[in-house]
Amino acid sequence: MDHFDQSSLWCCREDFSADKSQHHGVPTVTSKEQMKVEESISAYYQFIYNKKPFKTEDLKLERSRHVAYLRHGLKNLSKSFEFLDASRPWLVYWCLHALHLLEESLDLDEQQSVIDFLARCQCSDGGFGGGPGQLAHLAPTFAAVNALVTIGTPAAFAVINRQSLADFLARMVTAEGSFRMHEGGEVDIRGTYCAVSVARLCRLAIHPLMSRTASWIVHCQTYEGGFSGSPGLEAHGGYTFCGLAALALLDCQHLADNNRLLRWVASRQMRLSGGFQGRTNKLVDGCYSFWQGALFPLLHHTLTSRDNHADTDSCWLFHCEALQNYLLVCCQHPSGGLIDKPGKSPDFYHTCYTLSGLSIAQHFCYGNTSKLSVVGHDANEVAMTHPLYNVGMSAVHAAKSYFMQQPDVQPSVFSASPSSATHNANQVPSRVNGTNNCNDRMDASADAVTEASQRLHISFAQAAPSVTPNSGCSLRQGPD
Ligand SMILES: CC(C)=CCC/C(C)=C/CC/C(C)=C/COP(=O)(O)OP(=O)(O)O
Ligand SMILES: [Zn+2]
Repeated sequence: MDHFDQSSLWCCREDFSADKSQHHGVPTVTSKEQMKVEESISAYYQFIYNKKPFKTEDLKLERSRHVAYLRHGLKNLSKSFEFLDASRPWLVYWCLHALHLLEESLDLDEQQSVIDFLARCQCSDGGFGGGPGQLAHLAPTFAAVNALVTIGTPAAFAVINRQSLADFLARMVTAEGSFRMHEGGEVDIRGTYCAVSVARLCRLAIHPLMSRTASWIVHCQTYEGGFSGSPGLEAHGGYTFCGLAALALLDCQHLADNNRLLRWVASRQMRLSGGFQGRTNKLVDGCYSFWQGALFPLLHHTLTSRDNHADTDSCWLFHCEALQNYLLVCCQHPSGGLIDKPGKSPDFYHTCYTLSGLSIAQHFCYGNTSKLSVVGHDANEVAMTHPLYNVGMSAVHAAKSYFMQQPDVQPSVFSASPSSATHNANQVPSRVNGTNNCNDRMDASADAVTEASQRLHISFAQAAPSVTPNSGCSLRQGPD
């Protein structure tokens, strides 16, 4: 397979050099930094492509080095990771998901020790803390659930106490529909995404809690088109992913201004490097390959179904080859692990999100069309990630099937229910347990995921809740 084409380089210049003429006027700290980064990236591209003769196979994902780096990380975290002591489920999730993308599995003993560790991070009154004995927090809760789902065995799923998790989410929701990160903690769109994601993945019937959530998220969309951490702040790729993915999971993506968002995110792919920046006038960074890149599958679905035209193109609306070039040429550390940009050290966060972005760029799946576009060596292909959860597509399917067999779970007390004061499970509207609720729509989607994991041929969009323009969306009936 010869997917490499030098003309697909984003810079499209034969000498791959940084273009100083782009930086007009008095240099600022930011423009000087930008120039420096462009120079180092140009040097990397020149080194690779000026090798004579250049062969496509020369562009290699150094799989075994990355696997060794991740395996080592999973077992022994060096002193430099002490500052992440309150984020240990994150470290586990980043390593496990990256290994999954590299198609590397853990043996039974390794799986068991991860399961035991995450079980010790779970709090008796629900949710997971950043380590054993720590306060429950939505971010490590999201990471722990994703890590357990990535392991994907009944023993791993059984660790998640769904009842206490639902109770924890009920305690974190605010009257306006957003979520606090922890008891007495800050409110932002990350917490909201983490809450919606774990609720959907574990099939918790907590929709009444979320009746105002979509409209709160929509208030985070800025004039630029991206989303900010909370209303009135600056649009950023990380927050934009949280906002759009949460809306999609709530079946309410049509409430966003998707056209403005598409314009914003398409403009975040950098002309010379091919990678993404997180926000306007900032530097390229490998981790945005996922945070920005995963927005395209979500937008593809909404925009094409809205316009109701046949989907004839078989690529996402960004330059997937240019992104792969950036990741393969500039983001692989020679001693294993992936990085933000040339000159940086590897870490597990960047290794996870660069590989996740690589997965999005390689796998186009929409409707009945699927296309694999692997830049460089054939063996560079990584597994397909689910762009809503960032867990392997097959793992999402297995989790849905497992949790579908489990009894329905709803919070014991809707303590902060936005629609009324305190009420108990008996007063939950009947649609929660009825046949026409959001989880049922997800069930239908889970069937699509089944096929996906078997054929790797399916649109993730079919795996997501239906997002047709005027489809019945119970969550749309918010207070606004
Ligand atoms: C699910 C979950 C917890 C998601 C997290 C999403 C995420 C990555 C948010 C980013 C937050 C942010 C404003 C970073 C800016 O950092 P910076 O100023 O160092 O970087 P920049 O210059 O690239 O903007
Ligand atoms: Zn980064």
